[in-house]
Amino acid sequence: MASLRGWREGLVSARTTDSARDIPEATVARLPVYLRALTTLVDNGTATCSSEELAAAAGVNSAKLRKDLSYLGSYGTRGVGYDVDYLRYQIAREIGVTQDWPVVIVGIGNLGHALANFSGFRSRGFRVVALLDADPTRRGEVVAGIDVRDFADLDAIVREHGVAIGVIATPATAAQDVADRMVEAGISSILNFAPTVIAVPAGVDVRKVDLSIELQILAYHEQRKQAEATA
Ligand SMILES: NC(=O)c1ccc[n+]([C@@H]2O[C@H](COP(=O)([O-])OP(=O)(O)OC[C@H]3O[C@@H](n4cnc5c(N)ncnc54)[C@H](O)[C@@H]3O)[C@@H](O)[C@H]2O)c1
Repeated sequence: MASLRGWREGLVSARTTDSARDIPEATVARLPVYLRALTTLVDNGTATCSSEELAAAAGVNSAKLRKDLSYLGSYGTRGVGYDVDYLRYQIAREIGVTQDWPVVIVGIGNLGHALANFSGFRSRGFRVVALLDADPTRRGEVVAGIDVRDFADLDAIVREHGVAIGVIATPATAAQDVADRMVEAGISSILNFAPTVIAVPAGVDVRKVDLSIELQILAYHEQRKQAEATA
């Protein structure tokens, strides 16, 4: 959990071949993007790639990519480039996804169903071990092969599976209570989809996902483009 906690402080401690270094948060945020690009290259049977090829696949510029990878002690080989499989392993290890992370999802409505059915979590090392909902009418429903259980079972599930990461997909009005119960149960990292700010004690990390904010940013730029076109 050390690297996840470090996100909160803006820096994480990196394992390097020579000495311990700090990785800037912006670099940490790009590591999963590199990991996804490298996974695609591995799947396509690519053994080595240049920084330019990897940068293009990840959608960043190559100088930034080389700088980012230097924090991991990865410099590639002149004339050959990066060993794709090894670099993927290095990044996965740095992020912490070479190990399996049991995850609980709370709130099994529209979004909770979609998240539970998303196969991309498992393939990236996140195993959904429980689906929890406060609504008794949802009990007994099976989503992606997992029973929907009572939210009251949270403590037992966290203990049983050693869950460190919880996902909130409840209405905003319930999110703070759900977060409090997660923290009490021992969860120390929360992915919050509810459109509200949740308060957590020190040592607990929260990442927020809000697609409507992304759409609003696009709307802002779209509005400017349209204004420029008609000016
Ligand atoms: N972040 C995003 O981009 C994004 C996208 C879509 C929806 N959302 C948000 O995700 C949340 C869920 O959306 P939805 O469409 O699935 O809603 P929904 O109403 O279909 O599902 C919400 C579920 O949460 C359960 N719930 C309510 N209170 C609870 C509690 N205290 N403990 C446990 N379960 C509880 C309900 O019984 C219900 O099953 C909303 O907050 C919505 O705004 C976010």
